[in-house]
This record gives sequence, C-alpha cells and structure tokens, in this order.
Amino acid sequence: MLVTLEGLDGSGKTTVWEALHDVYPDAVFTREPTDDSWYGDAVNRAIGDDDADPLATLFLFTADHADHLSRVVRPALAEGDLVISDRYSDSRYAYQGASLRDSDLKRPMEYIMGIHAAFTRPPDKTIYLDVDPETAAARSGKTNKFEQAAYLAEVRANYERLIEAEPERFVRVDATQPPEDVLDDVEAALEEILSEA
Ligand SMILES: Nc1ncnc2c1ncn2[C@@H]1O[C@H](COP(=O)(O)OP(=O)(O)OP(=O)(O)O)[C@@H](O)[C@H]1O
Ligand SMILES: Cc1cn([C@H]2C[C@H](O)[C@@H](COP(=O)(O)O)O2)c(=O)[nH]c1=O
Repeated sequence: MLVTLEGLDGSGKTTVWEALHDVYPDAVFTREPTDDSWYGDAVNRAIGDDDADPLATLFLFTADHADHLSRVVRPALAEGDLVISDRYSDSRYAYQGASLRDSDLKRPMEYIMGIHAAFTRPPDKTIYLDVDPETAAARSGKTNKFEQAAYLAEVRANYERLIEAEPERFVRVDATQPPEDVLDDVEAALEEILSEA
C-alpha cells in the first residue's frame, strides 16, 4: 500500500514522517524530491534558482518522480511493503499547477496530471496536513521561492481542487494543532487506513 503525506511547506509533513519511523519500523520511508539521486540534485538546483523556467522545473520534478517510481516505489510495493512518501505526485499538481498558471498552458494542473497518468502509480491514500498559507510560510522560514504566502495560497487552492475531485483518497488533518496532536491524528488515520486494507 502506498500512503503519501501532502501539504504546504511548513505544514509539518517531515516532522510527522520522521516520527512515523518508530511507529511503522517495517515500512519503506521515502520522499520527493528524492535525496539520493542526481535527479533529486537537479530538482534541488531548480528549487534554489529564482530564474529557473517553470516548465523545465516541472519536467525535472517529473523525471525525479519516474526514477523514484522505478527504483523505490514499485519494487517496494511488489514486495508487499507499506510505502510512506513525504510528498509525491499531488505536490506537482498543486505546486507546478500554480507556477504555470500564467504560462501558455490553458489548464496547467490538468496538463500535469495528464503527463503523469500514462506512467505513475497513484497513491492508495493521502494524508493532507492542512494549514493556512501564512502559518506555512512563517514556519518554513521563506527560504525558497515556493515558501511565500501568496504563492502558497494558490497551491492550497489546487490541493482543495484535488481533494474535491477524489474525497475518498484524502484524509484531512488539522496541521495548525500542536505537533503531538497532529501526530496523534495521523497515526489514527493510518491505523484506520491499514485496518481497511
Ligand atoms: N504542528 C506544528 N506546530 C508548530 N510548528 C510545527 C508543527 N509541525 C512542524 N512544525 C515546525 O515547522 C517547521 C517545518 O516543519 P516540517 O519541516 O516538518 O514541515 P514540512 O511540511 O516538511 O515542510 P517542507 O515541505 O518545507 O519541507 C519546523 O521548524 C517544525 O519544527
Ligand atoms: C515534490 C515537489 C516539491 N515541490 C516543492 C515543495 C517545496 O517547496 C520544495 C521541496 O520540497 P520539501 O518537502 O520542502 O523538501 O519543492 C514542488 O514544487 N513540486 C513537487 O513535485
């Protein structure tokens, strides 16, 4: 089973993802962008470059996803493992959907989803850590171009569109709560997800 953690920068995904290692010691923990491949290195260069072309950035993230799928996610799922990914394809739909809104693409989010449809492995469940853009930007420290409240408001609106389209896949958790309460809610959600599997 593939479970993904999604949300704005600073929503607390990594904090939760790290804590879950102790709760599910046999699970495969992974993330996007990847942190162990040259594809991930290329993505991180694009994140750090304020002048990076948004369409080129989309394809770098997508290349990293293709490598992540073939090298980590599909083999783990084939072994029957529980895979927990800190960010995954929805991050592309939400973030690059926002970055490309003023491009020549008419419907950026649909375009990005279309590119993925041919090859991706959709998540079975997605836990969405919901936080307002201002809190997200403040927590994340505004260290890169994606971590700005105005941009994150557009990203959040895209996440809401994704949730509306597939309400059965998403579990929303209030990420404005203290970290221990967020973790409690995520653990409860995961228990339910696994009991239904
Ligand atoms: N529930 C919370 N309440 C207050 N602060 C939090 C909470 N969860 C995480 N933080 C803090 O917010 C900051 C960002 O947390 P974290 O790295 O887990 O977020 P993230 O969603 O993974 O962000 P990014 O997507 O930018 O990597 C950290 O300093 C963390 O300690
Ligand atoms: C996977 C993915 C990520 N992003 C953005 C979101 C963050 O601002 C950075 C890095 O992610 P991290 O969780 O803070 O390490 O990249 C994106 O725009 N598109 C994606 O597909």
